[in-house]
Amino acid sequence: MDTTPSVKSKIVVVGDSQCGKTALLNVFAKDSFPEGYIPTVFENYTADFEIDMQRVELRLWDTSGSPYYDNVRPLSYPDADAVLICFDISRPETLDSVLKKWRGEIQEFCPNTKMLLVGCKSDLRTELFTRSHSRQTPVSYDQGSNTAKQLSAPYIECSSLQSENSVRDIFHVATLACVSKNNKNVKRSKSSRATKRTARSRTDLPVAVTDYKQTKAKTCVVM
Ligand SMILES: Nc1nc2c(ncn2[C@@H]2O[C@H](COP(=O)(O)OP(=O)(O)OP(=O)(O)O)[C@@H](O)[C@H]2O)c(=O)[nH]1
Repeated sequence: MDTTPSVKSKIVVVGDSQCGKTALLNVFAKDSFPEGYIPTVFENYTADFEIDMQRVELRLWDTSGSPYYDNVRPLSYPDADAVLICFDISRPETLDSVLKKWRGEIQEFCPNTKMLLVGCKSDLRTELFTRSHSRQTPVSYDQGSNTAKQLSAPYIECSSLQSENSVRDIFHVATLACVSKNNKNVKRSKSSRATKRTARSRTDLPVAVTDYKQTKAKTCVVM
């Protein structure tokens, strides 16, 4: 397939420790859900995404959610085109951190970068899980969506464990955010395609994502 020359975009992934950042990136970039939990310090991934015949080379930066690395994490932010702020749907305190910690850090170190709010581990939002594993009520879709509104960011949920499509949707939206910043001429239409390698277009994106697709970003501003 003929494609126009590729553009490069950098996406930084942040969020509380163990909220699911590394699993998200592994499923997207390596097609595999990691066994066990290994704390991240820094890790880089690359992946290709194609939108409107334009190949986008994604450079994906995984960061540590640990406060221990609060002083070194900012090294990841320069030149970021988008930041994914992740939280764990089964742990409401990780959503609290989005406004208490992550919004401020991003506004301090890359104030003109687009943000997306990502609810991870949506498979854990089940009555069965809540009853048997946790006394906490999982974060609802509306709670996530309301926090996203306070960030002026799109809200998307995924389960890296159970749904590769949901993970692909995250990077579909993130890539659109990067492309709209870097190339105002690239527009999505009903017939346009967005792919990760050979992945296909998704027509069942959540409402919040659909709303976002209609947003025309003129500059790299906090959405
Ligand atoms: N049920 C479920 N578990 C998940 C999912 N994603 C990640 N996990 C688990 O959550 C734990 C933490 O996942 P990581 O992806 O390593 O978390 P992280 O945010 O990168 O953590 P830090 O490196 O400490 O910042 C691991 O035990 C994963 O197996 C998911 O979608 N569903």
